[in-house]
Amino acid sequence: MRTVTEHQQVVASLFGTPEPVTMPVTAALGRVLAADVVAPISLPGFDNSAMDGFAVRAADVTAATPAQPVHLRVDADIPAGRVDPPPLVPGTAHRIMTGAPMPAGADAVVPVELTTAVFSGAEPVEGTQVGITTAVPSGKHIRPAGSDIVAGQPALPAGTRIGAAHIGLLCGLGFSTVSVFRPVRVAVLSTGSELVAPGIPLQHGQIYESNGAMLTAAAIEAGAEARHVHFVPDDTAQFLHRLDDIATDADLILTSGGVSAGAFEVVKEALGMTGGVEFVKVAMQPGMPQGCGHYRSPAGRSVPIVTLPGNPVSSLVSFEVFIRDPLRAAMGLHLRRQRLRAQLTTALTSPAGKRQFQRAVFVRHPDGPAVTTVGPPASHHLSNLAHADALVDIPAETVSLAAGDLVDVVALT
Ligand SMILES: Nc1nc2c(c(=O)[nH]1)N[C@H]1C(S)=C(S)[C@@H](COP(=O)(O)OP(=O)(O)OC[C@H]3O[C@@H](n4cnc5c(N)ncnc54)[C@H](O)[C@@H]3O)O[C@H]1N2
Ligand code: MOO
Repeated sequence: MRTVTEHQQVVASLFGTPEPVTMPVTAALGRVLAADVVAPISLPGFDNSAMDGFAVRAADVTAATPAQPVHLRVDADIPAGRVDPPPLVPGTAHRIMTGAPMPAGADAVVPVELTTAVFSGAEPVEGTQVGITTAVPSGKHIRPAGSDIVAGQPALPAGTRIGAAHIGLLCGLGFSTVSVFRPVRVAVLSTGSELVAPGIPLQHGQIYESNGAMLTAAAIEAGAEARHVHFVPDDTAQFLHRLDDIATDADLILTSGGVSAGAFEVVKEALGMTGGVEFVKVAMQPGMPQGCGHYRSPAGRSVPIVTLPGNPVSSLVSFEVFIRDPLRAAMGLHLRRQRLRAQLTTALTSPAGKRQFQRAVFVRHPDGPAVTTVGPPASHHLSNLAHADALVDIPAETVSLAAGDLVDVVALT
């Protein structure tokens, strides 16, 4: 039997290196920057007002007090977006709004609350008088050009995973497109003659197809662009036909089911005939029967394929153990699940010679991180899987553990 580490290496070798691609900034959420981004313009791009009020020369209003306001003639109105603010003549004021460009000659803004003015609407203000009731120092309430970032400065380093604020900055700098690592297109295909799509009544002996949607969600959650393909029954012709279709545009194919030792192992049979895929037993529980390699499409594309076992827990745990990290690395995403040492709250046993990944939940404990296992190590217990937020990683040589023992844990959240 192959060890988990050996099979991890084989699966990882199926993935290529991250490929840069240009995409709209608005579509780049979650992607990783492929190159450093340098600011093409400064932000702010021009000196502008931080307040709704009046642009003045600070020297003109040094004597202003609430009891004795300094009265200035208002010469112009500068709303945000005005591109031709007229210069300020000494001894006058311009009405100005937040974000509007400062007029030449003005060196401060007096907020409307510190004046006798009340802003009510669109009536013209040019030629009216405003009383300034508080002195302001030079520079007050001005947002200088380049105070956020200066043109030519580094804005974001390559490797940044793009979040909402990064999209804000890129748009603010005027980028409509950005160079990021291309999302890997994953296609997920389940097999099994017992499968029925959720929403359709079941007959005795049938089950709802859950692995396809679950693995698709896992791939999307890992950062890929995944599509859930409608399952096929245990029929090699139908399976290969669907694979040919998928292989036209997928970068990675994941299948579930049909890889163990039964009489109708469609995946193993079909891919055994085409070659390029090896089927092995990995010394782990769950997830012992595994397959991986390349599928050669009729159009000549060679598409990496990983064939996961059909038991739902085996399927998702196999994704976690073998696929998640190399899939993410192929998109420049290197942050892995957090691994930590935690105390077991209950005793457990583990099969000799198999590395076990036991579902568990984190619990509060006065001595630090602690985990309680959820249900027995049964590969069909979807509900226990859904309640788990951790996997206890038990070495192959460990056969029993006592309450209070420290174990390696992978945090799933
Ligand atoms: N004689 C042996 N039998 C089995 C072995 C073995 O070594 N010798 N291995 C067992 C282990 S371990 C696993 S894991 C399973 C893997 O089986 P397959 O990958 O061939 O999967 P299937 O037989 O098709 O299905 C197994 C199980 O999972 C259910 N299933 C399958 N697909 C889905 C799906 N898309 N959604 C929900 N559930 C699914 C299926 O109904 C079966 O109950 O083999 C053991 N047997
Ligand atoms: O090794 Mo299988 O994946 O448990 O049930």
